Amino acid sequence: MARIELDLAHAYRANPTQDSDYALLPLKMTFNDGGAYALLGPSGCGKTTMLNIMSGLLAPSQGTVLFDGKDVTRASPQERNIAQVFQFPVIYDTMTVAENLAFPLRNRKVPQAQIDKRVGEIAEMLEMSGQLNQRAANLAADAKQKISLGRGLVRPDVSAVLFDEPLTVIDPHLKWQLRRKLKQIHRELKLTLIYVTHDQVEALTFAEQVVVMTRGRAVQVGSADALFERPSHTFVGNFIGSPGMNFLPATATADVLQVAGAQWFLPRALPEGALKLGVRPEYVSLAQPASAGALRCTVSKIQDVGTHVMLTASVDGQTLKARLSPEVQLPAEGEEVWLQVLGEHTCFYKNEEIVQ
Ligand SMILES: Nc1ncnc2c1ncn2[C@@H]1O[C@H](COP(=O)(O)OP(=O)(O)OP(=O)(O)O)[C@@H](O)[C@H]1O
Repeated sequence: MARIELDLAHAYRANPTQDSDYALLPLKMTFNDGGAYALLGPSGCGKTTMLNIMSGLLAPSQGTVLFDGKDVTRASPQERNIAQVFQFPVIYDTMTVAENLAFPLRNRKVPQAQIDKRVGEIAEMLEMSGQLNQRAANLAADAKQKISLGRGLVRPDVSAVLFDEPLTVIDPHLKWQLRRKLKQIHRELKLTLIYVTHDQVEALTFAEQVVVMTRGRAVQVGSADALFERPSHTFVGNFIGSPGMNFLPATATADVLQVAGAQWFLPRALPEGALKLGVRPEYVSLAQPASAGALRCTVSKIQDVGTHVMLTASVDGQTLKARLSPEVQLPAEGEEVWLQVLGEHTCFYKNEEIVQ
């Protein structure tokens, strides 16, 4: 396994001059040995480009890739000793499940007894022990993809295992199981795993550290908790969560904070000028009229979502969402309510970046 350090940028076109010419803007990033990482972001943000640069399928147009301090920028995937799992199954239909799982080990001339042991362990982790002697050709698409996952995980000596949206072909209910399984496998095998996805649930369940990307930029690297509690960029606040964070325009002076027409004493040290107040719907609550840090809003929608109620309100032309317990006395649509937006979980942003 290896510690992977990136200090690079990548443009597919020659002579890039502006930010939009880059698939990856200049970045520095370290993936620690044995960690479970996800690269998360919308389509086109540069996830696959970053993964391919790590695997050696693509050389960055500038900068370096280090594995355990050694420069591997121009080394092939084989030389880097990387295992990869792609969106669609890559297996041999004519072989049995066991032969498919054994293939990467056999290729490296691992002794038969060790192959049998490791294949047995991996099959058990993936709950495929009963299918080891079946021909892969006869299996359903998700079983085939499980074999691909197994082949990616079977070699204990790889620098890292890279997954590119590996659960795309998997049924939703099995997807949920496999996500958990991968997390458990990571704990047991202690391999460095890097997982590309545009699905936040997938990233947040699987990874210890999630790299959130947008437009060729890694905007935050953090745990699920950090991304939820303190998004360092408004993009992360928006992208993580369902629905994402509420943002309201705010202005700070030396001692007053103005938010959506209301004025309060400055709650903490903030830079003067235009800001955005960010608060997650989970931390917006019903408040007493005219409470400090609360806004008078008009309820536009109440949705019962089973475990909670999602209240949508408008204030000063802005939309605000609050996730409320169904136990509270709910207002009706069209009614005026006071919603608390200021509290210990409220964040402030200047030029889209969090204010410390
Ligand atoms: N071979 C290529 N040649 C030119 N441009 C490319 C190439 N591959 C990707 N791009 C561009 O680079 C940017 C990043 O693409 P990339 O595939 O890395 O994003 P992604 O986040 O993995 O998206 P997706 O989830 O859709 O695969 C996009 O603007 C894309 O159009």
